[in-house]
Amino acid sequence: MAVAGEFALTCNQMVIRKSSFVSGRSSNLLGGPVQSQKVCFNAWKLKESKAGRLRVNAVTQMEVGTAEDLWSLKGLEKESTLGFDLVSEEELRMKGFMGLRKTKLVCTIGPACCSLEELEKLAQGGMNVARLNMCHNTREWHLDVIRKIKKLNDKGYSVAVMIDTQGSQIHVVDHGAPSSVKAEDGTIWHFATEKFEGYRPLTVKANHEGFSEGIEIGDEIVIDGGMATFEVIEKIGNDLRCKCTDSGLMLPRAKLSFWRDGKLVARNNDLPTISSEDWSDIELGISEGVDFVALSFVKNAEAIKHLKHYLSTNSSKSVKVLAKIECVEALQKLEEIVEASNGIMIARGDLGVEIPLEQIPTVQENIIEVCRQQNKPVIVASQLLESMIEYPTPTRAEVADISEAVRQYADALMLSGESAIGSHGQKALSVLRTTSSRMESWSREESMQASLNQSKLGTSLSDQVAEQICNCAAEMANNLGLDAIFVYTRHGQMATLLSRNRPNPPIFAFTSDNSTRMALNLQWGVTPLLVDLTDDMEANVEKTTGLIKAKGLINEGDTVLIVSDIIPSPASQTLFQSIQVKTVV
Ligand SMILES: Nc1ncnc2c1ncn2[C@@H]1O[C@H](COP(=O)(O)OP(=O)(O)OP(=O)(O)O)[C@@H](O)[C@H]1O
Ligand SMILES: CC(=O)C(=O)O
Ligand SMILES: [K+]
Ligand SMILES: [Mg+2]
Repeated sequence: MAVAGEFALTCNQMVIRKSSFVSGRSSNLLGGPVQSQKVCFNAWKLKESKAGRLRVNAVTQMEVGTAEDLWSLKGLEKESTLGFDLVSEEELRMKGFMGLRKTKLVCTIGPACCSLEELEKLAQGGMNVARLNMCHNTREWHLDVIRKIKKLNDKGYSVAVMIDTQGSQIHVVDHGAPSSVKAEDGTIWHFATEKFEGYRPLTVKANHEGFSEGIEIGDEIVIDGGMATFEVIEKIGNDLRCKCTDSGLMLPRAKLSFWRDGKLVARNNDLPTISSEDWSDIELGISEGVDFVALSFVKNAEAIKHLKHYLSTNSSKSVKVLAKIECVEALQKLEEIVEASNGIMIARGDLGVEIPLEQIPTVQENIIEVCRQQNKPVIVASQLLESMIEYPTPTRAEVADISEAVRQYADALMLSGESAIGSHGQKALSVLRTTSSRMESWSREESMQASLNQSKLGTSLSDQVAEQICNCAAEMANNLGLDAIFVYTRHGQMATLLSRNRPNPPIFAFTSDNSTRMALNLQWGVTPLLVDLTDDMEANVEKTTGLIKAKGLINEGDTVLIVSDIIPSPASQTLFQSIQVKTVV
């Protein structure tokens, strides 16, 4: 059964010229049954030139009741605003749909970029997430930075805030100098935990009482994964006397790892994944409304589950928990950690201390693949542009490393020291931007996403339907050369399922939940937009499209694919879990 009708109703800037529908029997995937007594409108005319092969049966219609219902949409639109962040809006205006960058950017905030002006420059440069490493600086300093970022967001930016916990590593707390000290070959150093007063050359204080437990004479202490190396020559109680065997710099919070016969000494040092200091930092994060907590040195899923539970009962807003993969134990339990967390950071800095460096590239590729299969965002972190801490241009190898992470379809790239303490933070951010944009367009040209295998995720029928809809929608959008994908989502699930397919057009995720909007800041290819949504999908589409069109960001003839996971109230007649293709008229 197919019924068609002609209508011309003005809805703000949109003209509904034509309506027609086919029975929902044609495809259960694309929508539920259509009730015969109701008039169903297809609010947009399909553009024949661009989507020539498209027939109305590729489109799910929405029931909107009577013509009067359509008129009422006009009233709705008048009072709405669209939370488009300044940077995406500008990028879209300048470069068009395909010019929107897909790979998200995380910047570590430190003394080099903590003023409001510097933070704003990073936001303008495309920073999607600001990372605060709680290992460094004071709580007051972090608080001040978080508040500055909120201030920028009030101005129209959309920068999510991540706190990164100190975790349970053993590191230097005092080496007797305000900044770095040089360890010379053959010099003797004293590693202790006792507090000492004043400056005593060749003494180092570590943070953990039992740091030397299980360590034997002849073992090696490696500083920051190879900055300097010492050999243990004597044990005095818990203290270690060591000889420098490989000279180098020791930074203020240099990390210690212990090696025997060329292998990392596996140590059960009983340090909790979340220390009491970390809990205080997490409290600060909750009270300041941060968006992400990244847990350092995660060893299994337990700490992740515990923190998620804690946050869900103690935080009024949704805070996402990211697991940092930076030790051997995490690699051994990768699947369960990825499953338990809301996202992953491949913390290559510490990981490179624990596993041979030559294993990092394959481990990275594997972690990214597991994350995509489990539909969790993944950040590639550390040393992406290390040379730019000092120099204004990157090495060729660094550009190749970034390109490889983008080719592997990581969700996000991260700057560490480059932005925190470097002299060229904004330039480094611009290298991330241009390098990722270039690789993204190459991947599109080569249809690289065609080789992605997607595992089945959902167990319930409705989850499986959502997943299949997103897989089909992404394929349709690519095959039809559509301009954009619109997704209407409360918790972001549909947006992430679309993103997982790494489609060519950008994904505009409309949500009325600000936590969802901020969480989607880490998701590949998704531009989150804050807007009031109702259960009436047709009204949502009309309103949001009208608002974007009013800004001049979408034009007549542009084709968009629309999917939704807004579950309407039982009384509502709208269909959900649908795919529509529309042409802006
Ligand atoms: N808030 C800060 N204040 C001062 N210095 C910082 C701050 N954040 C980072 N830095 C500096 O930037 C460098 C790189 O930052 P990053 O966060 O990668 O450090 P890291 O200690 O190696 O990371 P992690 O401890 O998470 O493995 C740090 O070694 C530190 O010197
Ligand atoms: C980011 C981080 O913690 C690391 O690379 O070790
Ligand atoms: K940290
Ligand atoms: Mg680390």
